[in-house]
Amino acid sequence: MRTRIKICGITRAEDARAAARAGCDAIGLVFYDRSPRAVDVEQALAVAHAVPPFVTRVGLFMDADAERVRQVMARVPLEVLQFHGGESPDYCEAFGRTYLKAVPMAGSETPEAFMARYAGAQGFLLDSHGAGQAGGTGQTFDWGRWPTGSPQSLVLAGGLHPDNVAEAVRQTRPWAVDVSSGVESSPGVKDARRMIRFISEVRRVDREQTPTDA
Ligand SMILES: O=C(O)c1ccccc1N[C@@H]1O[C@H](COP(=O)(O)O)[C@@H](O)[C@H]1O
Repeated sequence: MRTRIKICGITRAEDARAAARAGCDAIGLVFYDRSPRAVDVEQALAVAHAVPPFVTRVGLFMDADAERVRQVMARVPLEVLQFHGGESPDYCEAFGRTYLKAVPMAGSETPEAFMARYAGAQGFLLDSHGAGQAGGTGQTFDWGRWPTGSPQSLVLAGGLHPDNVAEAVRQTRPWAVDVSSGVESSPGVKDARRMIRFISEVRRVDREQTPTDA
């Protein structure tokens, strides 16, 4: 299977173009003011318009007012929403858009129990934060807690970088991986060479797992 790759926290059009050239499947725009990767609508429009067709644009929100999400959606072309806070299932579903719910892997609830509450989610992003804490910490969680055999589309996040992503994918076999700080030169500024290395490491593992014709 080809592991999908999302590069999150893009703040500059040139980084979006570099991420797409490197071969990512999706880019993430952070609409959370307290993040060092936060973008306003004008920045987000510049990034969103730099992305070529067939690369998905994901808007990340964390406990935002629903009205703020609607205002952003009205102006910025976003194919997918990502909710990273304590948003309820009803809140997430009210926007009528494909969405990912972040699962706090440092929370007290099992990932399986957490996900069971979000029946309308098209996917889940498992990150290393605790319940009520912000993600994007650059920390990994114990990949041994990965819910194997889950029918859901699961996205592995948290502390991934070019030197650990191959092992992470081997251990968890996720639908997708999501990276932010691990491919940066400074918060909010992506490093093209690190993005290329990250993606080629994922593809290397994909090839290991693809059966060849005898
Ligand atoms: O990126 C952020 O600043 C951020 C802020 C608040 C919530 C989530 C955030 N980012 C998400 O967290 C994952 C993991 O980040 P990292 O690779 O460990 O730096 C990232 O992929 C975003 O989806």
